[in-house]
Amino acid sequence: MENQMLSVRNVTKKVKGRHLLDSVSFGIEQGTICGLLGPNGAGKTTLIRLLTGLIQPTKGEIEVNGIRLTANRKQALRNVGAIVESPIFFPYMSGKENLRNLARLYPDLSKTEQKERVTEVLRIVGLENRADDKVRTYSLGMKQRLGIAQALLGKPSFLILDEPANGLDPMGIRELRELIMKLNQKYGITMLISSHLLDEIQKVCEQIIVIRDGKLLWNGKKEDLANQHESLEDAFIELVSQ
Ligand SMILES: Nc1ncnc2c1ncn2[C@@H]1O[C@H](COP(=O)(O)OP(=O)(O)OP(=O)(O)O)[C@@H](O)[C@H]1O
Repeated sequence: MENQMLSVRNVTKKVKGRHLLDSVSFGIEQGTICGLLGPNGAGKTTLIRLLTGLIQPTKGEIEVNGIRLTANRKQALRNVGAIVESPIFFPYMSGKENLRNLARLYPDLSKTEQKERVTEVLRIVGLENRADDKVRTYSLGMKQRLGIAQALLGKPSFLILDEPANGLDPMGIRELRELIMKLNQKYGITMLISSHLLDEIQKVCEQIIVIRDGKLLWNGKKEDLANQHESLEDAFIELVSQ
């Protein structure tokens, strides 16, 4: 379909005879926030590593914004920004210095454009006032937002966040949620967010996919999943214990 940001078709990842993912298919429409749920060991990280081009599928096809990831890795990944697990920054450098270092990975941008882009992403994530402070003085929530700022450097149309709320306090979780909504609504960024925090997924995602043992158990609208049960938690538990 034309308005698909992500298309995953019959994707299988087999390692040493074991299926980490088994013929998984789903799509994400442009402008949607999709939650990726599954119990520990379900294959979520494997899926995210495939989508970010870190590993190759054994079988199947992945398209980002209509570009085949296997055939045109570099071009397809231009659309993708990601924070996978906790981003690592140099603690004795400021947020701005860390980002300026990373902005050098975008050689298409001139030095001035790189600096401008760093200022812009710091503003988007709300860190402009702390940009010159050393990262070691940042809270976990601020480090997460700096991670998102890094992921935004390349102006991605598709953002992948792996467990972004892990370890955050309620305030940090709320700030993260507001940032996610802003990126989606104001900047039109499509997102895939993996999380164990069902409450958070419920608050921000329209679409939900659930995997277990490498298989897709559910793909659809959040309402359709939650409506059949008391809560998303009940729906999730029932799905994964079948
Ligand atoms: N390179 C590999 N070789 C063999 N097994 C692997 C490899 N990578 C992952 N696995 C296994 O594949 C399964 C899926 O792992 P994965 O990390 O994708 O799950 P997950 O859904 O991200 O889990 P969690 O919620 O605990 O992070 C696990 O049983 C894991 O041990």
